[in-house]
Amino acid sequence: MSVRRALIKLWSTAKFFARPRAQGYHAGTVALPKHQIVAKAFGGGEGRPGVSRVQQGFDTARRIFASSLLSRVTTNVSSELRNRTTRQLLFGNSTPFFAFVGLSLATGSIITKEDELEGLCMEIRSSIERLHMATAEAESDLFTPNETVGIHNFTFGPYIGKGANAAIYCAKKKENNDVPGPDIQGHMPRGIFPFAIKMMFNYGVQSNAFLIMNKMANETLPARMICTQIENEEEQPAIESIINEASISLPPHPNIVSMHSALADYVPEGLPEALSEIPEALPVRLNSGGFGRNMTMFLVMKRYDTNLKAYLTERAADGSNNIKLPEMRESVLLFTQLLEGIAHINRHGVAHRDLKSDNLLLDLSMDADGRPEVPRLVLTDFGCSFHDSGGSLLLPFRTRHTDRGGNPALMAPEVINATPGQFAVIDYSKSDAWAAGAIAYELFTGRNPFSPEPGGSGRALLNSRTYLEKDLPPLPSDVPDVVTRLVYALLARSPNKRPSAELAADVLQLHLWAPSAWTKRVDSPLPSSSEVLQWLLTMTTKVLTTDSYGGRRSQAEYQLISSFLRRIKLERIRAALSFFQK
Ligand SMILES: Nc1ncnc2c1ncn2[C@@H]1O[C@H](COP(=O)(O)OP(=O)(O)OP(=O)(O)O)[C@@H](O)[C@H]1O
Repeated sequence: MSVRRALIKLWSTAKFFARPRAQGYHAGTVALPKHQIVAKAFGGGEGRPGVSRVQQGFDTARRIFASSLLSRVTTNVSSELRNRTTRQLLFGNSTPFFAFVGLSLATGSIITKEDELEGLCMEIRSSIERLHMATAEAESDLFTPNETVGIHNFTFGPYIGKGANAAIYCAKKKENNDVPGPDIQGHMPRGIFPFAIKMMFNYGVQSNAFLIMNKMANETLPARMICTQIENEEEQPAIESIINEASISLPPHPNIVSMHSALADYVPEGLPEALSEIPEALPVRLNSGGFGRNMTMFLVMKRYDTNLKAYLTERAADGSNNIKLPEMRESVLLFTQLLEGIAHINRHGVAHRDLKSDNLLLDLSMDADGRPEVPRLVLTDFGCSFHDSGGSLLLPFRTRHTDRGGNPALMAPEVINATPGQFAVIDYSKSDAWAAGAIAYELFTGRNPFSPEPGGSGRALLNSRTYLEKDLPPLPSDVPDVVTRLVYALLARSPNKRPSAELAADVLQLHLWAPSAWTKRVDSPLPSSSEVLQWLLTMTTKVLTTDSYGGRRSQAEYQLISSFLRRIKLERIRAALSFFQK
C-alpha cells in the first residue's frame, strides 16, 4: 500500500471530536452548548416550518422582552395599548411601541427603584443576547449531520496572502458535483468562495492532530468548532479532558472574526500558488525543498474583504502608497467597533497582544442605493493571545524567556517595561485598550505613532518604552473633543489611569447615540437613572423591531448598538457619562 493510500485509510477510519464548545461531537454532529440555549428559545430546537432560525430568534427575544417589560409597567396604561404593543413587538412596525414607552414614561409608570432598574437592564441584556445567539446559530451550519469533517470538504480558491505564520486562501464547501482538485485561479467573488482558510505553517510539530491542536490552541480561540482526529477509542476521554483544560470559550461577537471550525489535516496537493508563495512551508511530499510537516492546522473563517491597513491605503498612479482617511463619523464607528471587540475578549479572560491594523479585517457592503456602508470591523489572528481562566489577565513573569506577545514596538508600556522576578507579573488587563489608542491615530491621522515608519528611516515617532504623554502628537481639530480625550486617556502610561476597553466603548457609544444634552461638556446635571433607562428601552426596541437590522442605519451600526445593549449596566453608564464632564 502506498504511503498516501495508507494515510487516506487512516483518515477514513479516524474519529473526530470537538472540545467542550461542541461536546460529544462525532463526525458531523454540530452541538454547541451556546446554540442549545438558542434551540431552547426556539422551543425544543424544532423551529417553526418556513420561518428562518434568525427570524425565530428575533421573535423570541422580542416576546421575552415585551412580556418582561409589560409585567413591570403599572396598570395606568390602557390594556388596549398594551395588547397593541405586544402585537407590534412580535410582528413588526415599532411606532406604537414607542408611543407606549413614551406614554408610560411620561406618566411615570415605569419602575424607578434602583434594583428594579438594574433588573430591567438585565432583561435588556438577555433579550439582546438571544438575538446574538440566533445570528451565530445561523452562521454555524457548516457541516451536515454524519459528514466526515476534514479539509477534503473544501475546494481551495485563489490565494489571498500570507503572514509570518500562515497562508490564507479563498475557499468554498465542496458540492457533490464539483470537479475534484483545487484548480480554480483568478479573483472570485465572495458569493462563490464565501470562506477564507488559514493554513498554518507547521515546521516543528510532528504530524499528529492532537499535538498540532495543542500547540496552536491560541489560534482556535474564536472557533465555534474544533475537530481533531483520534486513532483509537480508548484515547478519547484523555484527549477530551486535555483539550477541555486547554480551551476556553470565546463566544461569537460581531467584532470578532467569524471562525466556523479549526481542524488538523494533511496539507493538500495543488494549493494555488503554493510553489511560488510558500515553497518552504510545504512538506517534502509536495516540494522537495520544503521544510513543512505533512500535517498542519486549518482555520475555516468567513471571508472578509480587506484589512484596515489596506483600507487606509490608496495606491497612487506612480506605485506609491497614499493615506486615504475615511470620513470622521466612519472613523469613530470603526474605533468603537475595535473597542467593543476588545471589551468582549477581555471580559472572557483573553488579551489579544498583537493588535495592529493588518489584524483587523473589514466587511465592506453597500446600502440599498448602492452607496458604501460603514464597514464591519473584526479582530483576527489570535496566535499571540494570552488567556487566563481566572480572568485577571495577569501573567506570571519569572524569567525573561516568557513570551510577552506580538510586536515589541506596539507593546503597552507596562508590558515592554516589565521585569522578571520571583513574584512579578505582566498586567495585560488594559494592554489591548492601549493598542486601540495607538490604532486610533491611524484612523484619524493615517499614522500609528508607535509603528516604524514604512520605507522611511524605519524609526517610529514614539517609543512605547519611554514616551511621555505630553509628547503624543495632536489629533486633527475636527476629531470630536471627547474622542481626542479618550485617545489620550487610552495612551496613558499607567494602566491605573487608563480606562478599560469596556468603559472606553461605553463613552463612544454614548457619544454616538445618546441625547446630545447628556454628552455636552458642561456642568449640567447627569441624567437620572430612569431617563437613562427610557433611552435604553427605546434603543432596545429599535434593535428588536428592526428585522435583520434592515433599518435606516447600516448593519454595522445596529450591531454596534446591540453589542452595547448586550452588556449594559447602569453603574457603568454613569461612569461613562461622568467622562463627558471631566
Ligand atoms: N478571514 C479572512 N478573510 C480575508 N482575508 C484574510 C482573512 N484572514 C486573514 N486574511 C488576510 O491575510 C493576512 C494574513 O493573515 P494573518 O494575520 O491571520 O496571518 P499571520 O501569518 O498570522 O500574520 P502575522 O504575520 O501577523 O502573524 C491578513 O492581514 C488579511 O489581510
